[in-house]
Amino acid sequence: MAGKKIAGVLGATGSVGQRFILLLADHPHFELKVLGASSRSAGKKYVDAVNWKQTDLLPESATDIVVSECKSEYFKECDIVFSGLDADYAGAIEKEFMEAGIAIVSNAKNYRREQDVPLIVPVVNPEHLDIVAQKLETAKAQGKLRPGFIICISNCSTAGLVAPLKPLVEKFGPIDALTTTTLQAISGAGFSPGVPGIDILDNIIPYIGGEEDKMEWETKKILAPLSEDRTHVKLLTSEEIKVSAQCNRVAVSDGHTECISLRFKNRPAPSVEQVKTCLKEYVCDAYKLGCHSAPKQTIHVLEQPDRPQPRLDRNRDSGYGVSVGRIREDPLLDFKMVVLSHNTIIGAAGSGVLIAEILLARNLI
Ligand SMILES: NC(=O)C1=CN([C@@H]2O[C@H](COP(=O)(O)OP(=O)(O)OC[C@H]3O[C@@H](n4cnc5c(N)ncnc54)[C@H](OP(=O)(O)O)[C@@H]3O)[C@@H](O)[C@H]2O)C=CC1
Ligand SMILES: N[C@@H](CC(=O)OP(=O)(O)O)C(=O)O
Repeated sequence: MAGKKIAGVLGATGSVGQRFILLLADHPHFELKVLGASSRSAGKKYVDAVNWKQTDLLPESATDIVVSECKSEYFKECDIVFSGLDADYAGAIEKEFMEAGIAIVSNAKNYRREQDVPLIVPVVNPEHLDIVAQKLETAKAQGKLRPGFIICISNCSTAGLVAPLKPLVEKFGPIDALTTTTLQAISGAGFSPGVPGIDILDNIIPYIGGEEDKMEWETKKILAPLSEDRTHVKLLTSEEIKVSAQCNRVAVSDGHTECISLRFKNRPAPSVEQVKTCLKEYVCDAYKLGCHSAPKQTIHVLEQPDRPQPRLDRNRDSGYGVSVGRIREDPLLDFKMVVLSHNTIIGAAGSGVLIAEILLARNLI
């Protein structure tokens, strides 16, 4: 492969931004060069601007980078820009970057529902990146300059939910109903201001604004087929799949747990053993493509009766693997299971990096 691709990070000081720094610092294919955050941080060295909260030390390669304002003029040399921006500001900033011809992979929710914006969980629906390939081919055929584009990463809880659903749907046909109850880590709420200790210690908060609607809607886009002309996704309808989510914040640092029950459309439903085998055998396309960060084992099926647990299981396959345990029959629907995924790796920055690796493998950046 030729030299490394130049990467930038927007929102570099936040919960997701810090994870991007860790994942990109020694990456074999990307060189981290430009960092952006608010005007409060701009002009300072990264080490002075950031309130570093990761258990890994701040990588040396990032400490002296001077933080820029989030304007495309400072990111012109970037082949790819990752965004961990606060959603209140991501809309306008990412639009300006895209219009300046920059490729953006965003964690923010702002463009997830746009018809021509792929909403990607890289271990689930990388084929939706065909929308970007189609956009680039069309511009080339029309003799136009290479356009910028936005790719959205899903909501973190949605990523954990759809990971086991994908192989099950591929093997056993559509799932027509599912319920999920989440137990979400505090890092999911960001660092500024973050969840106050007095609210979460010795407590559970049974409300995360907007989260249930995002999970119920995004699942219908991620599991949907592409249009024949590869320009958009043909959303699943509520008749095709009913999704019901209840979201809770718990006193866990990283790792979202979800208790899921589901029903298949086709009868008879598969057996518990068939479900387990299907999940164990699933190999994601990113791994087949040889992507550096792709999990060797996409879904870890755990047999111990008290697993998965966030502290013990969130770092499987470096946080890119999803753990599934307690797979059993459900008296109301067909099956129930407990799923655990690392919310800032496979649920956020890690997915962003893996998407970029797929784009690179497909010559789209
Ligand atoms: N945490 C998670 O697990 C997940 C988060 N997301 C999404 O990712 C995004 C980032 O979330 P998170 O990292 O948790 O949030 P944080 O609050 O931790 O970080 C927000 C970042 O945005 C920057 N910022 C704030 N205001 C501005 C502004 N006016 N102009 C430019 N930059 C600004 C901050 O910079 P400064 O330090 O200078 O204020 C900081 O770098 C959000 O859209 C969130 O919804 C998605 C999936 C999972
Ligand atoms: N709301 C999620 C994180 C998040 O910011 O999600 P989204 O990108 O969909 O807004 C959580 O609290 O764990």
